[in-house]
Amino acid sequence: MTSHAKTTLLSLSGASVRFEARTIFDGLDIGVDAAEVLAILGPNGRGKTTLIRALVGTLALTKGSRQVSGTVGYVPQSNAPTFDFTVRDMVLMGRARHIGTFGSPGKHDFIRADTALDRLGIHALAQRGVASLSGGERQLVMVAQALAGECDCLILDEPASALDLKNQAMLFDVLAGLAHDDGLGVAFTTHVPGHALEAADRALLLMETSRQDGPVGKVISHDSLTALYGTEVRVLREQCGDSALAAAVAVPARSRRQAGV
Ligand SMILES: Nc1ncnc2c1ncn2[C@@H]1O[C@H](COP(=O)(O)OP(=O)(O)OP(=O)(O)O)[C@@H](O)[C@H]1O
Repeated sequence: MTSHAKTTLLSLSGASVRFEARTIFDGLDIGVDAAEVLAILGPNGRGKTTLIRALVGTLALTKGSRQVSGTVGYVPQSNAPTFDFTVRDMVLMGRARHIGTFGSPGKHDFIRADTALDRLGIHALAQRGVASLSGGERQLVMVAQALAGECDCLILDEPASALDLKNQAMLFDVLAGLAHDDGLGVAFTTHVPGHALEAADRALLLMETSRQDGPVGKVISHDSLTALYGTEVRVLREQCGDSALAAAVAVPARSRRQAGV
């Protein structure tokens, strides 16, 4: 692993977002640091997407401030295509900042787009129209587009929600590599605590009336996940070579009844 100085690339200070009378979060301090992966977890409707949108700047804060240093790539949750571009063109659009408004892509832009397609294992899709892709394929294209943009900080909203197990593992390998090898700051939301255990250094849990933010091994536990989701959650661990694999599962009500927990 290359060592990088600890630098905060993107942060919110004392941040609040309110929709009419409803406060989604209040007084939130959060930072995305270079060379680090941050996982954001919380139940449906808790405010993960709202927080992501506030971080990338597509949603104005009701109170507080946003600090950004460097370029930010964003992979939103919804990726319904508005026009049937080819996959390669879609990924090339990630280069817009480098190409400029009236420019056209050069050799280097095509190389970066192809590298991103390769890195996500979707080169075979390059000439396909995005409208014909499956949900998971489209999700990988949107990540490839963000990678092609060569940002300093990458923010992803549920990037693995449509991916099969192999592609989930591949994606989180790529995200960990971007942070630990290339020095990017990476933050993602997920409903799968295993994704945080697999790829993140730090986790932010959006509890009902508070937040927990800290090293992933400390923050993601039986007690915190059970409190977060309001149901019994078990964390299962297995050694695989030098790595510890971990997954979290909610215990179904019938199993709780049988086990008397
Ligand atoms: N523009 C808006 N106007 C009013 N309410 C909104 C708006 N955007 C989001 N909300 C509300 O804010 C709350 C948080 O929504 P958000 O999408 O951030 O949750 P989430 O944690 O990402 O949920 P999920 O896991 O279901 O995707 C929800 O109750 C949602 O209905």
